[in-house]
Amino acid sequence: MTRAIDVRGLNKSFGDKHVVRDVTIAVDEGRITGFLGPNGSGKTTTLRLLCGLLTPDSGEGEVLGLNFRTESAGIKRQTGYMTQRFSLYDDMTISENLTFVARVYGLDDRAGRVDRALARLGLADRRHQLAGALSGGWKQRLALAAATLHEPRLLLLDEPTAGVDPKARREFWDEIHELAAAGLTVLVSTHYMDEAERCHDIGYILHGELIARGTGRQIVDASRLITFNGEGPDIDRLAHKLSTQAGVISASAFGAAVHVSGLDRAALEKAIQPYRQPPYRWTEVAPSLEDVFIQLMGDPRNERPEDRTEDPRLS
Ligand SMILES: Nc1ncnc2c1ncn2[C@@H]1O[C@H](COP(=O)(O)OP(=O)(O)OP(=O)(O)O)[C@@H](O)[C@H]1O
Repeated sequence: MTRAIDVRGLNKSFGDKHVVRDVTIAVDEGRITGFLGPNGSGKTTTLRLLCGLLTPDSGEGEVLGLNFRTESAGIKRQTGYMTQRFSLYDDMTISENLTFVARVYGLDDRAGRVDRALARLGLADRRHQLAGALSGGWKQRLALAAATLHEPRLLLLDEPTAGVDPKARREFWDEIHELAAAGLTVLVSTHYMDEAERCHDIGYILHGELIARGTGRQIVDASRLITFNGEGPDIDRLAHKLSTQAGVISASAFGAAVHVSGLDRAALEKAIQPYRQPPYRWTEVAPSLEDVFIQLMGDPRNERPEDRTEDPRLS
């Protein structure tokens, strides 16, 4: 399979803030890769560095077969970028917005491109509606149509469905999968776990470092996290009590159940031991991606590098 992205040792600072640290990443063509991580961890900056919108302080490699430092103009021409905020014109119709984008980018066959984009994204019937009158889900579809009008090979989506309802999110993701099936490589940042699960691969970024990479299953397996699911009365209070016990990394209520996770099986079993008898019921379950991300965030080995007293990875 051809690599769409193969970049090593990527670094970026803003003033004295080191926001992307030694990121090395390879992505095969046609894959959907999700970037997850807390607010401010460096997801947007990494996306922008990869497509040449920002200049890295260091790093080397290729994006779409081009040198990502010296040939960024060529990369940008073949990249679609959808920013966090809807950035089209509210007082223009859907088709006027798309025609405008086609004109700004000097695209050929403008009418044909706009028609194809409208048809592909199910926007044809609404082409004369003002963009400002669209619901959040339709606005995101329009933004996606605009970002793909020039038929890019690489698509960067920065939290594309923030605030969009679940049905519209699902349809948006169906479209992303269709684009990927046609060969487009997609990098997407998100905070939604259901979206993470729809990505082929995931990268988890914390304090600018890419600390976990692989399929969802690979990341869960590599975490070695152990999770118990408990059901019974007064779950919220139980979750709170368990969260203070030694060896418990997280204990959270999900409806009528509590999810208790940790890395030390003996400590975890000791914590839940007082609640082992009926009416409580416990089963060991596979950790969710969310359980794993919470563990990664709280792991002292993943502290902000400047806060580390010594490098625990060496011990
Ligand atoms: N142009 C800039 N100048 C200075 N600091 C910046 C700039 N862009 C980003 N930062 C800082 O870099 C850090 C990483 O920001 P970035 O937007 O990449 O994070 P993120 O993971 O995408 O966050 P979010 O999930 O909130 O979108 C933050 O501390 C942010 O304030």
